[in-house]
Amino acid sequence: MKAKPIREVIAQILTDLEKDETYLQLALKKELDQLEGKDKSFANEVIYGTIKWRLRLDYIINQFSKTPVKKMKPLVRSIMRMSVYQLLFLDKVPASAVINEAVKIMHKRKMSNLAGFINGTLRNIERQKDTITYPSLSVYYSIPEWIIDRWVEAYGEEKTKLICESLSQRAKICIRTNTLKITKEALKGELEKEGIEILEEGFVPESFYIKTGLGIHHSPSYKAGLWTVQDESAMLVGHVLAPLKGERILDMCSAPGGKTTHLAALMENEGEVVGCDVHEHKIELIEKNATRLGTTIIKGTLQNGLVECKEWVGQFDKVLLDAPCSGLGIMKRKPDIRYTKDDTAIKEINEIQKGLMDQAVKYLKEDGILVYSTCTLTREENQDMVIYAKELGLKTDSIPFNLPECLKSEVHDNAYIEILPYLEETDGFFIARFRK
Ligand SMILES: C[S@@+](CC[C@H](N)C(=O)[O-])C[C@H]1O[C@@H](n2cnc3c(N)ncnc32)[C@H](O)[C@@H]1O
Repeated sequence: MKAKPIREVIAQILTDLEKDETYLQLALKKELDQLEGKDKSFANEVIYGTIKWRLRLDYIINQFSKTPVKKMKPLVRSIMRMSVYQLLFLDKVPASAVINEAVKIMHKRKMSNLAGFINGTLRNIERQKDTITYPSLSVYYSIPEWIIDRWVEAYGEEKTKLICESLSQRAKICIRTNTLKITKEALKGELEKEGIEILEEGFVPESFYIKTGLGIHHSPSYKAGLWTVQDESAMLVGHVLAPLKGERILDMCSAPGGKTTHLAALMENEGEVVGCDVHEHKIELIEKNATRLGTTIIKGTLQNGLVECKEWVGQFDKVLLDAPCSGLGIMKRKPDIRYTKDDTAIKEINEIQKGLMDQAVKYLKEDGILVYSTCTLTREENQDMVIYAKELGLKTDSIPFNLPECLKSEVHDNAYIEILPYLEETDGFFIARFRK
């Protein structure tokens, strides 16, 4: 059987995704895994790009089409969005190819009556795309108005633009050297042998950036557990907790274990890290990661962090609460996150964060250290949680890591840091350190 043209596959995936937005991360991985080579990276680029830029794309289409995007048939809507995305953002794809392929899909899907409409509208957009003006930051950056409003209130318009600009970039791939198995220099040598290009250093000692396409997870060095992919801001969390060899650590929201395995490496695999999660299937992910990275001190444990575990009261030297959050700082990686959250969702998630903090405090020994972190940029989930921790009797504690100059100015109270994504081109993160 002849394979479907790649753009038809993409249009169908986008149409299916619109029916069920929760589908993106898991299902997309499955769909993309069935494609190969160039098709796979093209599909990845167009699907992620079309989702990320949806607000801007819809605005443009509405300027040129008599039928508003909302009223279009789902498949037509997907074809229009993905085609406009290619016209605007993919320099290497000729506009004629984009438009002809869109028209072909219409004929193939027995919608020839709309082929002329698609052809005419796309040609008009192509001709006039450089003269389009945008009515707001929200449309320009394709980030919903409620998020922009919050950021303008918190940071002012200039910083908001920098945040949006940074979150609109492609995510860079940052590697954490697994120091349990290899040094950073030796790892670079291994990666070069595998044809993986090394880019710049990160500010976290074990980090550096690489240039590569999809499929790095199939490389021998990855399988051997010599490294893992982790954003530098996420690595910073481990350094702010600064676990010591032999300590007993609780990671309350551990899956899939990115930070848990980092903690174990910082402890040189001596001591104990209890890595919990509320979802049973995720415990397996923690254990799989721990096994691949060769650490033996992690105990994957099913535990709802909102429910007290009596045996743990007063038992831990340090607790990490890397809380579930609205995730607005990781839009680069998860472009759909901007459409799935709203103010109500933030209120609900904030209640969970407070409930988790209530329990976290109990598990600390006297004088123990708690680190609270999120990958978001909202006051309730970040700065207000510092106030909440203090109400629970915790004291702020200074960050034991030599930060780069541009981040030093973001440290408050000598104890918590808001990492705005443009400062070091990382994800947006919040990290606070407390002492009991
Ligand atoms: C931000 S993610 C953790 C990421 C992880 N620390 C890492 O670095 O790989 C938050 C995690 O909290 C978990 N979670 C959500 N509610 C929870 C609860 N009530 N108790 C424990 N874990 C919970 C989610 O399943 C999710 O895996």
